[in-house]
Amino acid sequence: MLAEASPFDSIRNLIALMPQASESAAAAVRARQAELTKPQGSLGRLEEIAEFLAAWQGKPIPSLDRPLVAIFAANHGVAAKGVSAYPASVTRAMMENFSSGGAAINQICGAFGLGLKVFDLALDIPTKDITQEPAMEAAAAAATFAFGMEAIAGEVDLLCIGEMGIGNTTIAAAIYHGLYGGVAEDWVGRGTGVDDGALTRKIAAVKAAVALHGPFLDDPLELMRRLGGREIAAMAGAIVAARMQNIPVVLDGYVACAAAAILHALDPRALDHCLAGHVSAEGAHGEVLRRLGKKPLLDLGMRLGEGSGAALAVGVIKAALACHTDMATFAEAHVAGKDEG
Ligand SMILES: O=C(O)c1ccc[n+]([C@@H]2O[C@H](COP(=O)([O-])O)[C@@H](O)[C@H]2O)c1
Ligand SMILES: Cc1cc2nc[nH]c2cc1C
Repeated sequence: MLAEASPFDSIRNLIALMPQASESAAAAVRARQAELTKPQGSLGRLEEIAEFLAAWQGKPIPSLDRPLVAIFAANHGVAAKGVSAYPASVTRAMMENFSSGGAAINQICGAFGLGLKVFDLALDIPTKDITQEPAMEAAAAAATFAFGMEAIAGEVDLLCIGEMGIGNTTIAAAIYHGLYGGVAEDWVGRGTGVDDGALTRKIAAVKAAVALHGPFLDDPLELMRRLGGREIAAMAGAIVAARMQNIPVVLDGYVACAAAAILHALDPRALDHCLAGHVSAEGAHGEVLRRLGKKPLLDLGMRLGEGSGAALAVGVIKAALACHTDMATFAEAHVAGKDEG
């Protein structure tokens, strides 16, 4: 008998088809690094970044002409449980702030020459309260994943994954608790800066959600539709779409990594084209990155979201590429190489 078709089948098929890194492009970068006017290996992680870009763009001289920050915004039924320091209306108001250039992410994009696109995922219709029922129907979760895949159509050569959504650190904590176990307290932090009362409600909400959905959380995509918000599903789609189109990805903080963690649970190789832009000050993010096998580029005590930590890391990534492409070689600069007397 044929197994019943699921709305998630096409996602699973795509993940099975993910392309791998170009070993020849990476080797070309390593060969050039050895010729550049610096002691071998002295640019540390900058050298790794240049190699990473080449490997995942599939070209020996990578480009950073069209880096993009994509912000996916959504509202959450669980916000009505009093788990954030801010009202849910802030999600839409911040979308307007992004559009008029007044948010932190606008300034960081301006400083580093990044494009910015924001996506409103039905803000007027919050997902269902995960402490009571699944956040989304499976078909809606699959459609939102597909929307996230579409979002990066164009000539993008580096994608920063960001989000905005009041209540979504509760969503992310539930996802981590569902994926990684432990106790709710291991994964819950103060998000936008909740007081002790809201922190207690947040822990209770994460416990209740994972207890309610627990029997169904073995499948990461089922977990995504039960616990996740729309921004989580769309970010997961965008990460996969980038992989299919040879676009390296920079992950933002605690919330963006919840989408990444779902993909990683489906297939640990699914994040090989992703860098961690930073480690968020939201306490559990460091442990999440450890589980994802990612070492963050920056640690600046930030816990903003909206793609800000990823966008800042692009400054470092741009510098890494500039060194790789524009430094003189020992021969060009007439500098004696190692052991050349
Ligand atoms: O991603 C992070 O590291 C992060 C840490 C704390 C807060 N946030 C942002 O704050 C919002 C969610 O916080 P909260 O308290 O409403 O759950 C949402 O818009 C996130 O972008 C994001
Ligand atoms: C003002 C504000 C800006 C944000 N940006 C990302 N999350 C946010 C949450 C709040 C509350």
